[in-house]
Amino acid sequence: MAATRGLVLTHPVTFVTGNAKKLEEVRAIMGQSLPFQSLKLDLPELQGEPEEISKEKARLAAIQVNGPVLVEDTCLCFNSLKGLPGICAVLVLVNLMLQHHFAGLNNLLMAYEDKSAYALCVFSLALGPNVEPVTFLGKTPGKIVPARGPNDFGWDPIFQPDGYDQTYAEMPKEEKNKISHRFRALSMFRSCIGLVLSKRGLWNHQVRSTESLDTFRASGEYTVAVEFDRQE
Ligand SMILES: O=c1nc[nH]c2c1ncn2[C@H]1C[C@H](O)[C@@H](COP(=O)(O)OP(=O)(O)OP(=O)(O)O)O1
Ligand SMILES: [Mg+2]
Repeated sequence: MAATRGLVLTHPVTFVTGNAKKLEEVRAIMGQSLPFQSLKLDLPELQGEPEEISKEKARLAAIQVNGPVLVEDTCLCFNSLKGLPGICAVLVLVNLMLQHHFAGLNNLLMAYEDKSAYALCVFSLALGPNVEPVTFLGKTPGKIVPARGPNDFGWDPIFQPDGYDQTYAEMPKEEKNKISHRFRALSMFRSCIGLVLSKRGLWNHQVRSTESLDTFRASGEYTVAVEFDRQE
């Protein structure tokens, strides 16, 4: 049986989000490998590059929670708009035209030959207040199409990932969760977290077998990040 390695914390990680759909997907993707609780906090809307925004969000959340936090930000980025003056680097914030403004978005993009886009997901983990957060990105390339499929999660109906005939919204959940930006960011998280933390001297790992994991949790400790390879 493979050894399970984990970062041992005395408090469970709090995933700070106000978005129930996100939470549902993160739970489905992470399964038992990252026990966490969730909490909605009022955090300021920050400006800047995605990674910086995410780190700052994690810092603020860790202060409020006074413990380890995980935060996530997602955006849909349009390649055709990248170079436009006044539009800050990577992002046209879909937040602005979200949910019921797909027609407007399609109209905006009509002016452009290039309908290619990518979904970007950024996670940051802060182990506590005053601990520099670590960040992981996941990206799924695709294109913007007229809306198809159920309209229950953001821009899922208008994003069709490369290599698929269906939009995110049309796909079964399990399918989306195998290829999504969120899945990819969480895979990075799972496979790299130990290495990143050990490089920063934040690693207090213990090695346990998967069998003992439940006992381990029952003892009031919590692991982050199991099942990664740690390079010595
Ligand atoms: O996989 C996704 N598929 C489709 N739409 C998505 C996805 N993931 C986020 N979204 C939407 C929801 C939100 O309206 C917007 C910005 O997301 P974002 O700011 O990260 O989320 P949020 O403010 O709702 O929750 P949070 O409290 O975690 O910041 O993009
Ligand atoms: Mg947000």
